[in-house]
Formats: sequence, C-alpha cells, structure tokens
Amino acid sequence: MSVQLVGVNFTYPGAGAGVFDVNLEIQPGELVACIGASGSGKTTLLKMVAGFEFPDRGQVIIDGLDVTRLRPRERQLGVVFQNYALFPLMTATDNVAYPLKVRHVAREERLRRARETLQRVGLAQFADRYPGTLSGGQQQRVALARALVFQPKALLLDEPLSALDAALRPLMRDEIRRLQREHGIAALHITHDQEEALSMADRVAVMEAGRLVQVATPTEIYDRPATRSIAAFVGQANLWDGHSVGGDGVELPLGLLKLPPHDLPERTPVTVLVRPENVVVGPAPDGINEFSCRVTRDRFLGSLRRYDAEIRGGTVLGETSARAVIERIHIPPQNIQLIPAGPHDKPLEEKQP
Ligand SMILES: Nc1ncnc2c1ncn2[C@@H]1O[C@H](COP(=O)(O)OP(=O)(O)OP(=O)(O)O)[C@@H](O)[C@H]1O
Repeated sequence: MSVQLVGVNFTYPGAGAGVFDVNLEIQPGELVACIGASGSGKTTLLKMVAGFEFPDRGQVIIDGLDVTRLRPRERQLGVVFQNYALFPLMTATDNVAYPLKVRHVAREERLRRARETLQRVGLAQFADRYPGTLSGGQQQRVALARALVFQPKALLLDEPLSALDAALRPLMRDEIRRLQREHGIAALHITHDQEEALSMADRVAVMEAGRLVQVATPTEIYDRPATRSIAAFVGQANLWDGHSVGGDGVELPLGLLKLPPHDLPERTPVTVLVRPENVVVGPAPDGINEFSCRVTRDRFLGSLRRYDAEIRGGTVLGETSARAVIERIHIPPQNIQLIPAGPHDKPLEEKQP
C-alpha cells in the first residue's frame, strides 16, 4: 500500500508559508523520514497526507486511490503523534480498540483484535492498565498499537519518539520498523532527530522552506548532499567555499586542495565538503593535503574525540579515535566531496559542533 504526493501545493491562508511542488512516492513497506529545520514544512506535509489540511493544487494518492478531497478518517491511515494522545480514562485495550469502535466493529471482535495488537507490541500484560500508570515507552507502544489495529493503508509518524528517553528510542525505532515492514505499509516519519532519520529510513526527504530539496537513501544524503545547506544540516561538516583550478585542484581559503580528477572549468565556484571523520591525524604518506595544526578545542566523546584544528587559513573540524597529541592532519583526496554552488543554496543553518 503506497502513498503518493503529486504536485502538492498548499499555502496557509494569510501567510506565505506552506508546502510547494511536492512530489513523493512511498512504496509499500518503505519508511521515508522527513527532516528539515524548524518551520520548513514537515508537519504541513504530514497534514496533506493525513487530510488535516487540503492541498490548493495537486493530488494525494493512497493505495492507488485519489484521496485528495477525503477527510482524515476516510483515508484509513494510522497516525502516531509525539504526545501519544491516548484517552486517559480508557484502559490500554479500550484505547487500542477505539478506532474499531468508530468503524462500528462489534465489541467482542474489537476487544479481541485490540488484545492481539497489544500482544504484538509486547504489552499483553498491560492490557487493563490506564495510560497514566504506564511508562512513556509503554504509552507510545499503545499509541502504535492503536494506529495499527485497523490495518491502516499507511502509517504517519510525527515525532513519535521525541518524548522517550535516549535508551528507549533505539528499541522503539526497531519496533516501529519491524511492525511497519510486517504490515507491508508505507510510512512517513517526521523527525528532528537526524540519527533517527538516518538509522531508520529507507529514504530521507529533506525539506527547506516548504520544498523537498533532496530525497535519497541515508548514505546518499550524508555522502552526497545535493546542496551546501543540506550538507550543513545533516551531520557535522567542514564546508569551504572556493573555486576550481581545473584538473584535480580547488583553491580555498586554507590553500590549494588536491581532489580526485574533475572536469570543472577553471574558476568555477565550488563548495568543498569534508566530513570530520574523513580528516586523518598525522602526516600524509605523499604529503598531499597535509597541514600542520594547533588543536584549539578537544572534546572527548568516549568512542571518539572531536577536535578543532587551527591551520593557516582556517579551522578544520576532525574526529578520531587516536589519543595522541595532534600536530599534523591530512585530508586524502578521495575523502573530499565537491558540491557545485547552486541557486538553491540559502544562508546556512550550521550547527555548532
Ligand atoms: N495554521 C497555520 N497558519 C499559518 N501558518 C502556519 C500554520 N501552521 C504552520 N504555519 C507555518 O508554516 C510553516 C511550516 O510549518 P510546519 O509546522 O509544517 O513546520 P515544521 O517543519 O513541522 O516545523 P517544526 O519542526 O518546528 O515542527 C512555518 O513557517 C509555520 O509558521
């Protein structure tokens, strides 16, 4: 059961904000995570699919059916929100059975199906408990069971894990993926948490100012971001602006950097991306892209160490598991990614490391 958005446009009345020219297809069993800065339109996109708002133009197609003008309930979607939105005066079973009740399923049948779904999310022994007596993770699993109980055509997840503590989140990620794959339904997952998006999703959709600017696998988004702003938004990044000197070089504020051969004409403006883990501590065997440096910030993060290496012309952010004093670094040419300067590039929203 797939979800398709075709040329979807929506502007909030009286405001310039909304979503624009959105085309996206989520295959059965596929999970697409939508990420983007606050206010970029992620929730609005979810509202289009859910039917909480109607597009001004374009179509929403679910399981091959045009649902653009259908109301939320008629779309048969499972929706899970950040705050669970459970009914506090109903037991876990009654909460899960509720969508069946509104669909006029007979009482015995709906209780049977609710218990069965609770069992599937590992909560059989909590069936008669009230939400207030359950932990955050257990409540979230009730919410998930409630979204799955009526065999929805797709699953919409709006920050479903952000209220959970860090230890529980990876478990719930796996749980959601297992259930969603088992049911073979398409899922759209809105999240602020990049690690969650990269680790859970089959594909990641990046939003900027109401538009999908890149939709690709997690590794493609991380390794080959389409624009400078995507590179800055996803993960940690060294981003340097400069220009091509033809052949295999780029001229940057920190000097000439050697790259794998490229065919950009001389003086083409480019942005260079180097992920911190691709900066290597110590001298280069051939002296290529090697810098002497002074470490100005050094943070020990357990399995790795993140440092700022001051070199002539700038600062390089690096990551290493080495514990020794860092006096020289190098950047192997194959670890450098070229991002053509493009019209999409907007002022950066770079994170502080
Ligand atoms: N009801 C509304 N009326 C007018 N503008 C709105 C309304 N709801 C949202 N917006 C605007 O639409 C834009 C997109 O909002 P949306 O909630 O989709 O962003 P988001 O990416 O989900 O943000 P966040 O990550 O902060 O939840 C924002 O500029 C927001 O101010």
